[in-house]
Amino acid sequence: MKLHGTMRINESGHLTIGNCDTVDLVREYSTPLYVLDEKYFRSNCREYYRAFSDRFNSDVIYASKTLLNTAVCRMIEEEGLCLDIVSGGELYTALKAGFPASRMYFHGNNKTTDELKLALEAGVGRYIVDNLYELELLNNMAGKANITADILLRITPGVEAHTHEYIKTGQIDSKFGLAIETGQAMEGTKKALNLANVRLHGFHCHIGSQIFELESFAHAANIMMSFINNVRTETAFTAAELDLGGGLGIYYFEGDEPKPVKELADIIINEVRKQADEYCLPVPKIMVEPGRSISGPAGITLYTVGSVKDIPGIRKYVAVDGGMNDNPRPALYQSRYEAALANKMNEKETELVSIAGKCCESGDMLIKDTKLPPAEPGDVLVVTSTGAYNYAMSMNYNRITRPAMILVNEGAAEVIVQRETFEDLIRNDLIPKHLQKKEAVNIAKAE
Ligand SMILES: Cc1ncc(COP(=O)(O)O)c(C=O)c1O
Ligand SMILES: N[C@@H](CCCC[NH3+])C(=O)O
Repeated sequence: MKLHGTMRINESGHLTIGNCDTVDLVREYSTPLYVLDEKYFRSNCREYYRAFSDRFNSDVIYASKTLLNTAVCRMIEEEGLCLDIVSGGELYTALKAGFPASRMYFHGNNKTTDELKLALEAGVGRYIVDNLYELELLNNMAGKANITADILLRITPGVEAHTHEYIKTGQIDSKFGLAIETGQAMEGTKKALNLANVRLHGFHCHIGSQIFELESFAHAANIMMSFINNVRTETAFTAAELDLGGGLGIYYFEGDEPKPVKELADIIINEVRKQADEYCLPVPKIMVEPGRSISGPAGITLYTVGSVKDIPGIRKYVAVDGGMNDNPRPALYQSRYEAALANKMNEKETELVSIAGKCCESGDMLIKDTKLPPAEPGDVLVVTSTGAYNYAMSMNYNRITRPAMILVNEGAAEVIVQRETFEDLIRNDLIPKHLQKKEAVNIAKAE
């Protein structure tokens, strides 16, 4: 297992992160437990800031869909990044954390009127308008509120990124955006320029996620600059902003080779400048929307090993007290992860095992094959690179409560998301009058 960020092995042979012994963390906060490495999370933010904002006219916009809670919002704001939000819930979370609405970019392919109302009231900085319906809706709502909404149009550039089918988004047959090839991108642009209550600043595209080939981003930039040129020819409008989305791949497993953020910045800016030169266009302000590459490697999940079942000659299952509830990615995308026994980091990995989750689904296998030292009940299993799209995509299937999240740094640990309780599970349940029991329910008796 690769050690990321501040992860080390201490003299007891335990894994540490943020200078905290993971075995102590488990004793104090129980499992499953999400752990976020503050130093690493912030250094990932800084790497983007240095590669983009320090060098060009650009904004780095953290994609909150990967991992958002109020403490994360505070770190993003302190690091000088903007925020990509895609729902009323993300907007609300960010507002509650005091994140400035003017630095939010509101995405989504079907923003509801309630969500747009909240955003208009809050003064969200940019709306990434996804389709013609939304353009009309936003224009009407902004007009009623006496506001001019600042927008980018989401364009589908037709780039096929090499990644999993479900997480690529730049191709024409996509639920997101207006395609250039179908003429809808130009139609949307002309429409936006004629509406009274929206102000078009430029264009956005996002070609997919977990991408290692930087040429894909250059290709997208190339197509977008050509579109910007065509728009100027047809409408005399010159885009001042170009948002190229997120998507940089991270290390999950052997063979994943993430590219440095600076290389991403260089390839993008070189392409944009080259095209601007060729078309005699001003170089637009560049935005990027990294998510996974900021939060992903900075998170780990700790579990406790329960049953260990050996089917001789076939497979050894090591079951943990979490699974697809806290990390649905292996079940959804066949994603691969690395694991280790955090309390036995110096022991030899002599066994090939499968890590099973505790959900009632045969497909709830966190890792199909991984090498571990002999595992016993009570061992602490760590899975790395779980910072992105884990907590964010967690669920209560089987009425399993969501884990807590702690932030670690320099030997200190703070709870930033409390562990869900059984009471949280029934918080929204209501029993209609005709189903109610006459006598009070005594849980101890019912059990
Ligand atoms: C519009 C948009 N921006 C940014 C992101 C973040 O992507 P990633 O986490 O791959 O950096 C996504 C998710 O894929 C997205 O849909
Ligand atoms: N949820 C996906 C990425 C989705 C990208 C959203 N645009 C993942 O876990 O890899």
